Amino acid sequence: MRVDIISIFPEYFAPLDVSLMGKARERGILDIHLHQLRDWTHDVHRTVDDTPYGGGPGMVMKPEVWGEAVDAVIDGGRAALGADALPRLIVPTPSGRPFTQEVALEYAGEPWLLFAPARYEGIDSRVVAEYGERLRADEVSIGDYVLAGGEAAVLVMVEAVGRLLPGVLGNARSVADDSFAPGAMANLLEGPVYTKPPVWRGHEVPEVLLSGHHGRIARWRRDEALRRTLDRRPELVARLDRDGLDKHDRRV
Ligand SMILES: Nc1cc(-c2ccc3ccn(Cc4ccccn4)c3c2)[nH]n1
Repeated sequence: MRVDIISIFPEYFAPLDVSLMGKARERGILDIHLHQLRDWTHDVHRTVDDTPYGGGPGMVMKPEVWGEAVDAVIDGGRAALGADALPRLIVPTPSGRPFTQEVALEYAGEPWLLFAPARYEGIDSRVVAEYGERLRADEVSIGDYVLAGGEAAVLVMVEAVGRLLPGVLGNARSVADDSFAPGAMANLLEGPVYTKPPVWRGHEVPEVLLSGHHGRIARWRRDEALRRTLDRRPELVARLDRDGLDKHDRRV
């Protein structure tokens, strides 16, 4: 998968050089290209923002600069992926559609993602309108809180998508077991996890996990996941009622 990121803070993405994403890049599973938005300005101050039409606080990012940057990055990607290739344009914003595991799975199936993290009060809305005419352009929110810009959201999305790519997670870890992944654990939060020692500061590991009885362990884990989900995210259990409770679940 090719990923292009255009930002006035490309250094924000240094974390993508380390750990799982760094290894995925070294192994050629993920091909990330960073671009400095200001490289597409033409004034001495390398200006990327201006005052909002209609007044109001803050500044809005200029459409001309973003348009030149996105056009150039598309041309660059096409040199590698083919003359007709087009990216999925993803613009993080508090007003976007929710970024969920389902959306992450959708993006993981794409050959090319182009992220446009903004600053200030966002990007002139005509930019998404312009590109939405010829490619899939999504305005996406990673949660109901307001960040200072889109870069942190891009880090979150690249990690959530990148870990789904074949070969990124070791064999020991299957994305099928993820919370929110389709299937048996869909819409259930992860339950508690333990490792050695069996007793730590007087806290014991639940006996069932030391029993070696795989059936009982699986049932205990699902019960604990259901208990935690009921306690912390009851609205997810409503979905389970429709899609995923089995005959033993009612006991929790
Ligand atoms: N889930 C999300 C996404 C964001 C996000 C994404 C991009 C930008 C560019 C600027 N801001 C600050 C901003 C935007 C609008 C109103 C007030 N502040 C952003 C915030 N916050 N929370």
